[in-house]
Amino acid sequence: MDKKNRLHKEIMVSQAIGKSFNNKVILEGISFSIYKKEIVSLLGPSGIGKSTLLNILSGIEKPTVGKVEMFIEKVGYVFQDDRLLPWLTLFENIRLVNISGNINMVQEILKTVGLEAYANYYPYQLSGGMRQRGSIARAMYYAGELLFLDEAFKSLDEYKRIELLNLLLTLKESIGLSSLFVTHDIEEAIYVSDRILVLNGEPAKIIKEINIKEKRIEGKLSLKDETEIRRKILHSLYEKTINKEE
Ligand SMILES: Nc1ncnc2c1ncn2[C@@H]1O[C@H](COP(=O)(O)OP(=O)(O)OP(=O)(O)O)[C@@H](O)[C@H]1O
Repeated sequence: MDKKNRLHKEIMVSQAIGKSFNNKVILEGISFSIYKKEIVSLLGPSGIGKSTLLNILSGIEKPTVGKVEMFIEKVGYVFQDDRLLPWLTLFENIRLVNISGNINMVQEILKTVGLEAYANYYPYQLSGGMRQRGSIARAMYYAGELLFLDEAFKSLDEYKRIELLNLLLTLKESIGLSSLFVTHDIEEAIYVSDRILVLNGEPAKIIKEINIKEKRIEGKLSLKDETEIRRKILHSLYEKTINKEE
């Protein structure tokens, strides 16, 4: 497919990415695409290389081999902690990442994440969930088409996590936002994803791709499909001979 045609579909392509630290290969042959208006989860055990991969895809780190093709200008990054600057208001925190951007958009984005009434609040005046919504708003103001989220809701309670997962689903539908969602929580991945990529092995590879979108009816999975998806994930994560495909 030529570049022009791809522009309308893929917004990012990872081409055979590999990464070594101190001559030890951590990641090998990581190839996948992200399309407009989809949520992809990257699921894998702790320490496997998920954050390293996200850093490579976002340009923070360089791959040892392979390349990243980005068909959009910028990517927003939501970290585990909100990283809002305590001496700035929510509005100022968001404005800071894109000084030349349209200032009216800040208020618009705050409205999108349900924080329009809190623009002049300082981070300490907001709850953990609100601060994390603020950091999603900041990432969106920086780059409105694709967000990378690195275990971004890990420190929140179950209720707030679901609220934020629902926010990602709403933003996908309302503005076509795509997300690459790094997690080691199977339930979280099943709940929010159109596709799940399971990363495992030494070096880590994508050992399973599960397409969930086509199985959802009106956004919901049948119990049978959900059980089958969970089984496939567990199988990929715990199977000893990980190269053996089902
Ligand atoms: N700059 C670095 N130098 C050397 N080794 C590194 C560096 N960054 C990461 N590593 C190693 O690469 C491996 C993958 O780390 P990474 O943080 O990407 O894993 P992860 O899957 O995101 O883990 P977690 O789920 O615990 O956040 C680890 O063994 C880590 O020690």
